[in-house]
Amino acid sequence: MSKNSKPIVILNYKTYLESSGLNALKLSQALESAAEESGIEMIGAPQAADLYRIHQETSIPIFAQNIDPISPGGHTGHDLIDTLIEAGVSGSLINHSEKRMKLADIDEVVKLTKENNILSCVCTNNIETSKAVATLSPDYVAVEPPELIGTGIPVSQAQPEVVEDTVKGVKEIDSSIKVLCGAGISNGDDMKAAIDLGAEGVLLASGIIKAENPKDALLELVSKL
Ligand SMILES: O=C(CO)COP(=O)(O)O
Repeated sequence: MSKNSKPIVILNYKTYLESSGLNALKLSQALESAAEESGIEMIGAPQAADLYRIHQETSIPIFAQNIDPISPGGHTGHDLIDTLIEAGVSGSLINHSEKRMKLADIDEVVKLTKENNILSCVCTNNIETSKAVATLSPDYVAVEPPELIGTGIPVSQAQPEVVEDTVKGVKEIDSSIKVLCGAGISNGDDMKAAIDLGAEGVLLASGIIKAENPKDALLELVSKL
């Protein structure tokens, strides 16, 4: 692994009530202590409205869930990179399956992140789109088959070839890109399977957000590495 030898965990808060508003802060505190106790880097990706408070009240790295390909001015309802950075983000998800973008817009946003020195994690739905976005050289490509998202059926066990071939295809194009996988990942066996297939971390949501005790669930997630 090139930039960091330890696997990472990115927790996408999406728009679950359990990870919104005050609950987003509590989840971030759980993420913070699980990261401290395990020594594994854990990044939170809360909704835009929760970023500033989490940045003020915790020390976890935070990513935005989206950046729009815009410059300051008349773009009502959009996510402007400058504001997100001021709110405390050190990176962003881009092109999540629940917030898909055109390839030209992904290109523009990856360039914006580079110009602003923040990290880019481009999400993809399969091996082919993973290779397409690898040509843009983001920091991370996170492959997540949409049909498994939110199902609890882990990509690393149900579709191991997607993880393995994404790693292979992306690295052939740009070996410095880190490949993550996600969809249905919820426990230590799922994460270990992902790492054994060559992934350098996981992107996950419901398995942790809906857990009775998210901190315990995070510690179990990384317990088999
Ligand atoms: O979309 C995902 C993370 O970005 C995966 O969601 P789940 O972990 O809920 O399947």
